[in-house]
Amino acid sequence: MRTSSQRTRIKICGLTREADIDAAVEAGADAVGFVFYERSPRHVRLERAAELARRLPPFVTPVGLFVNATPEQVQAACTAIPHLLLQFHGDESPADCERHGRPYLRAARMAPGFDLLNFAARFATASALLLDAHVEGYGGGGKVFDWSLIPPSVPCPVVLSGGLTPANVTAGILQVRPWAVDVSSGVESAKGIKDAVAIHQFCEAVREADARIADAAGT
Ligand SMILES: O=C(O)c1ccccc1N[C@@H]1O[C@H](COP(=O)(O)O)[C@@H](O)[C@H]1O
Repeated sequence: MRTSSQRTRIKICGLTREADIDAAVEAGADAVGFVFYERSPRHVRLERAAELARRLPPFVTPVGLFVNATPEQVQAACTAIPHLLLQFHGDESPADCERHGRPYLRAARMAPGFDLLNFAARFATASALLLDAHVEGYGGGGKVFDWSLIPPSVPCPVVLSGGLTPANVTAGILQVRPWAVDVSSGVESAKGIKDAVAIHQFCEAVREADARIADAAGT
């Protein structure tokens, strides 16, 4: 999935406040996510997300999370936020994900019996598969799934997600060796309100995992 000298990319999702954007950037996040799913407690209006995205420095990617949104809603977000990376977290088909001509992440809801390799073949145009626990309400449930369900050779980059925290992300990276990790609940003081200390601890824990992988490889 990755080489031992690569670093694990970090996405912090569900941001709604300037202070949380700044904390994520300061801690070294590579991407920040805006939840455009109205039923989520982390939902953010498009105008507000566009305002927050304007705070991002170069090389920190804004990501728009959608759950069964209309093509018009996705298109409006692409127009309002330049370079928006799309994350589809609902029941979208490959055609739904591809029609915007933008790079996209496809969430897979991991549960026993789920055929990830078949899913990866269906979504062969995805930039990465984001592996989340199968929870009611499509995601953001803070639930860890059984990482041993991930087959050894997924044919595209993997973003490990689902219930990650500063306390378990090092173990997750050491076991799964993902391209990136994504966290929401695990760095919150309340839903939609991020905790700057927890964001820093999370990023430190990711760097700790990367250092251990590099040490073990003698790089
Ligand atoms: O954050 C939400 O409310 C949400 C709603 C619907 C779909 C996905 C959602 N969040 C994403 O779920 C994963 C795991 O989150 P957590 O760390 O377990 O809370 C992550 O990609 C969130 O961005």
